[in-house]
This record gives sequence, structure tokens and C-alpha cells, in this order.
Amino acid sequence: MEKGTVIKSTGSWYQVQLQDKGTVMDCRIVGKFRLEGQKVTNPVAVGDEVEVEPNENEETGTIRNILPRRNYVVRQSPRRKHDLHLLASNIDQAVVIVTIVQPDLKQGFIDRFLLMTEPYSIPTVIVFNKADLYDAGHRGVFEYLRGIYESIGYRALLVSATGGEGVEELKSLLRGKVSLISGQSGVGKSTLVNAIEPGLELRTQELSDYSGKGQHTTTFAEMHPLADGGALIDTPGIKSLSFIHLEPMDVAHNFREFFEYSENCKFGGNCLHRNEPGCAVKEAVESEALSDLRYMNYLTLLEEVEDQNYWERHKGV
Ligand SMILES: Nc1nc2c(ncn2[C@@H]2O[C@H](COP(=O)(O)OP(=O)(O)OP(=O)(O)O)[C@@H](O)[C@H]2O)c(=O)[nH]1
Ligand SMILES: [Zn+2]
Repeated sequence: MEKGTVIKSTGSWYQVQLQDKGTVMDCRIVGKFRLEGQKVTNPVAVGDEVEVEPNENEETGTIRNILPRRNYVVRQSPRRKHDLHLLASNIDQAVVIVTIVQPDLKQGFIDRFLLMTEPYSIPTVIVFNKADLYDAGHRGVFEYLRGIYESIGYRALLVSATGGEGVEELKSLLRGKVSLISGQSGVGKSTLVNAIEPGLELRTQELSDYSGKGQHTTTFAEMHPLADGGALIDTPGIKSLSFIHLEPMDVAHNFREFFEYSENCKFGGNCLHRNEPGCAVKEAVESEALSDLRYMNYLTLLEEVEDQNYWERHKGV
């Protein structure tokens, strides 16, 4: 057995960088794996520490064991809505790239992303790219959002991949850390990564193939080492994020700023902060101690998760 780190996954094959030799081996996995009792489309994630048994040819191998994960980021599979998809594991931080223009910032996207990274309290940096295109109004929107997110402990950064603004600061945030980097399509992720590490070829892509059942997208993630230390785990552009695997209470527990108020809710840890009498979270929103934008997005996500749970329970009845 040899130990290694998964640096790329393509669905059926995994590239494992071997700890001792430093070489990369193509590996397969046998058997079915589950995550917290739910099916996963990819049982092994980029970032996983694994034990590999080399095949007779010594060129390929079989993953026999996944070492315990320090953390992981999971989303609902874009292909099979009842399955989960592991984006990455054992990461130090997540970087979500957004832009206010070209394309317009999708309302609620940042909070959806944070709901994905919050279960393991993964530090998340929100990078606003294309600063060179922002007029005074756009800058105002950035300042407003930065105020909201930095007050609850997330870093917000203004950068321009093409103009250079903020790139050095982002570079120093990435140094020495394993960062998951993600964003909606077209926000400039490839351009930005190239500005950070010229020559780093992002080959991550969303491949579409056509089968009789319709259009399928396959997701690939890949870990790239950084010259200054650390690594980037690149993920394909995210179209949408939903949360079939969460319960309503999980949504409440992963809006981190609610915590210091929720202990004063009449129903304490069981409060969903909606119409419950004596809800301290709702009061804090009304008195503007908490952001009403975040609260509004919270209610949307809560309702979405409740609807899903409803249909799950009534399926086949
Ligand atoms: N003005 C301006 N344009 C940018 C900036 N960063 C990226 N772009 C442009 O935005 C477009 C999309 O950039 P990409 O780097 O391909 O975006 P991406 O996020 O990797 O997109 P996908 O490959 O679809 O995931 C390109 O035309 C870039 O030249 C920026 O900071 N300022
Ligand atoms: Zn409450």
C-alpha cells in the first residue's frame, strides 16, 4: 500500500499523487461508498488522502482506503438530484469569485455558496472580480456587500484580473494554503488564476455529452500546486446550487450570525426564525443588527429545503 493525495477526479479514474515517490498514478476504486447515508456520485474527492494498492503493471492502482477527512465541501449532484457530489476535501479555505457586472451578480448566490462551506466552518473569501468595469454605483454595491459579509467574519476582496487591482492581496491570501476556487461561469476565474500564477493551465471543464436520456454534464475538479506554496482546487463553473441533503434546521444553523441571537429565541435551538413568537433573530433583523439581505436569502433557502423535504416524504404516495 502506498499513501497519496487525490489531485484529479474524472468520474471513473482518479489521479493520485504518491507521497513517497511524488509521481502521479491513475487509480480506480471498487465498491460502493456512501456519505452520511446518502449516495454520492464521486466517492473519492480531490484533496482526499488515500491508500493505494498498485496493480501488477505498477502504473495504475486501486484505491483501497480513504483516510478520515478533516472537512469537505459537498453539493447536490448537478446530474442526479438525489445524489450528492463531493467538490473537495481537506481544504484550508474556499474562494468564491463573483462579479457585479458582466454578468450581473445573481441575487442569493453568495449565500448559497456560504451555505455549502459553512457546515465545516471553512473560511471563505468572497472575491469581486472585474473591478475595472465598476462605476460609482457598482462600487457602492461592493461596499454595501463587503460591510455585510465582513461584519460576520467572511473576507471580501475587490480585484481586477485584467487590470491588476487586488491581485497581489489575493495572491498573499492563497500562499501556503489549499484553496477551493469556484464561481459561476464567466466571472473570470481562469483569467484571475492566470494573473495569480501565470502559466497555470486550467483544464477544468464541464463536458457535455449527449445520451438518449438527454444532456448530461460531467464535473471535474483538479488540484494545482502554487509556486509560492499551497494549491488551488479548481472546480467547474457553478450554474446553480441546491441543497437536497439539508434539513430546515441545518439552514438555520449555518447562517453563522444567527447564533449569538438564537439562544435568546423563545424556542431556542429549535427556532427557525420565521414566525415564531419571541424570535430574537427576527428582532435583530428588524432593529438592523442583522442584515435583512442575508435574512431574506435565508428565508428563501429555508423554504426551498422545506419544499424538497415535503416532496421527498410524499414521493410514491
Ligand atoms: N474587464 C474585465 N474583464 C475580465 C476580467 N476578468 C475576466 N474578464 C473577462 O471575462 C470573460 C470570462 O473570463 P474567463 O476567465 O473565461 O471566465 P471563467 O470564470 O473562467 O469562465 P468559465 O470558463 O465559463 O468558467 C473573458 O472575456 C475575460 O477576458 C476583469 O477583471 N476585467
Ligand atoms: Zn428565532
